[in-house]
Amino acid sequence: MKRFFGPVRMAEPKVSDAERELFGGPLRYDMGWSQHEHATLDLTMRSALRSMPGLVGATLRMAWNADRRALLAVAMSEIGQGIAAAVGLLAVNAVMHALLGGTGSPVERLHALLPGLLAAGVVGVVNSALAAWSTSRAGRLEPLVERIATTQYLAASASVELEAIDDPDFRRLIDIAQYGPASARRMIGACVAALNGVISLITTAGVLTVLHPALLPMLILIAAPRGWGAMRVAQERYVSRMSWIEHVRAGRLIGNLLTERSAAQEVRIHAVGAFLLSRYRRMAESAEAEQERLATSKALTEWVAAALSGLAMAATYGTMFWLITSGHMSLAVAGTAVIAVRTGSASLGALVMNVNQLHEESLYVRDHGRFLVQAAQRTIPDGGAPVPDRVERIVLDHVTYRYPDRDTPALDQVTLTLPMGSVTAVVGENGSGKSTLMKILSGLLLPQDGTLLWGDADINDLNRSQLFERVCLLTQDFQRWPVTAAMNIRLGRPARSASPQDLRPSVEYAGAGPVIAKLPDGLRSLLARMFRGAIELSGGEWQKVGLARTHWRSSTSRADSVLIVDEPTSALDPEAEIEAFDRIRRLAAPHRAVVLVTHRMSGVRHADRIYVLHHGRLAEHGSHDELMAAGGRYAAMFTAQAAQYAPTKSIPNPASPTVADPA
Ligand SMILES: Nc1ncnc2c1ncn2[C@@H]1O[C@H](COP(=O)(O)OP(=O)(O)OP(=O)(O)O)[C@@H](O)[C@H]1O
Repeated sequence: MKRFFGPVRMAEPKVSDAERELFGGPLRYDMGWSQHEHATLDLTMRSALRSMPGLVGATLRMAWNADRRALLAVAMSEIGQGIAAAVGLLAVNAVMHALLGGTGSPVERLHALLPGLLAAGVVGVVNSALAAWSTSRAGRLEPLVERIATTQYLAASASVELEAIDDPDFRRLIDIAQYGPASARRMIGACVAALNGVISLITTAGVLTVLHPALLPMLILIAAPRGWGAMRVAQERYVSRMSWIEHVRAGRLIGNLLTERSAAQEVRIHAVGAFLLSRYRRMAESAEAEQERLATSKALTEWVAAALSGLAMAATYGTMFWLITSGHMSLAVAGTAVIAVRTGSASLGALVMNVNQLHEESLYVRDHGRFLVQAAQRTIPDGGAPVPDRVERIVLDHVTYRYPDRDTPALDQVTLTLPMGSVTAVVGENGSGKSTLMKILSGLLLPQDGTLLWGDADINDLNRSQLFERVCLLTQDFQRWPVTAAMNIRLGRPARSASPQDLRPSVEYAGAGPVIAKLPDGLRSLLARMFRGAIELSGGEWQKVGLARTHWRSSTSRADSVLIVDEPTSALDPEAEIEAFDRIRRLAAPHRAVVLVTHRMSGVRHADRIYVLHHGRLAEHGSHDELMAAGGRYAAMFTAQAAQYAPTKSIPNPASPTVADPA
């Protein structure tokens, strides 16, 4: 009994060996999430009808704002169909009376039938015309609502703080909320169908009550079990989907790895392809087992619901038989009642299914709404004081930052000053906090402790979008946009229109002239391997395009700004690297501070000031000569790298192989 009537339980997925092997365990939401969801599900089970109007209302409001004429047309045609259904039943009743209760010769009785039949025919035609009108208007509303919900979703995702994107819980919510827009679209269809169901039910119920008051409760008894069954199946499906969402994502991840270009070489040479494919198969098998469990559960639930509904139907016909034999109901009324009960239970069944679909879709729309609320709380704030045009310096004062899921801070009490017109280098071993420092400097992350000052203004008081206007960023993994070469450069400041001629200085500056000259259509060539006729550039060629983009961005701003370059030369050949460092240094202008992060020590020696990070703390700072004289970390790093280029007398042979051959 509990199996059918207890709360919907989170499916305990069987974890495949493949999942353990690849991801170290099952990939699904933690129990904290599932218990919270159980609580909500129990609640919604009891009060599905109570919680739904709010969500249905929100979707309808969206539809109203999108196209109120279409929404009104749908509502009117559905109400019209409901009225037509009632008139149709009354016409049937008239036909029944003429057929079974009438007097006179058969020809006279047939004549008496005609008006009823004619009315039923006209009603049928009107009904189908109204249905067609409703379908066409709903067809306009549905994609509109989906587009609005999708736009809300995308806009919210693109405007949240970087910290939210790094937060695994929020990422999960972004993932779940993606189902919301399609559900909102389906909700419109379900709302229309439910409205139709409600109206035709009210009219049928009215007719039935007129025929005999006992028939109405019987009708409800017939439909109730089906409603319960459909609701339960929907909730099981929802819980299953939520508990398996990360598993599905992991499966998709493996699938993508097998088809992506970036992994293609190792997939083949290391035979990772066959390995991952076998793991994919095993993971898919465990997901299929879940589908099978769901199908079995659905079949059982629907079977129980159908049995209960059948019992109620038998009781109804039994009652009608008793009413006829005891003389409480005429045969003609009984004939109409049979038709009314059948139409009524069919429309009640359909209504229950539609309400249930509304309920199921509303679960996803609710996630979408939950995401929008949380995203709004984490959106980069709009207001703030304008950033002064002239600031002289940017100062980081005892800044600390710890990532949400980390115990130790990535930056710990870091203090540094970037004067306008200077070049500052930041060095340090892997994981020492250099990239985090750049994210703080660019305003992408806010200090959790300490302050970032632009002149005398604290970043927390400044308008962030204005601040972003003042930042030029070139990172090692800068975006390679799948658009034309010209657009790839122009996207450094997309709001500014630019002809190929306008972009030429940036191309020349970055030394990207020969790269562009090689392209079949010059700057108009499409740089995206996945499209026909497009070109793919090498890593170093891309870095030159990236540098041109940075130049375009910095050359289109006159106010004081900061240029942040994080490992900009990793893919460049030695000559290009020397030139690139030289070009970056030349970007330091009276109104621009340049910050350079790199492991190439040769690139930093000419910087005005060098800061050395170690485990998130500032270990030392000074000019190249000062730091070399101090003989600390910087001197050790520099000497170690320089020693690699020093001539060696001989290269020692290894005494024994470093990797043992298998016996
Ligand atoms: N998004 C993130 N979420 C959690 N921890 C992070 C994140 N990004 C970086 N970290 C952690 O913060 C620390 C500093 O990382 P950061 O990327 O700033 O180092 P880095 O000096 O730039 O390293 P590298 O030279 O390897 O690029 C590391 O321990 C890293 O694991």
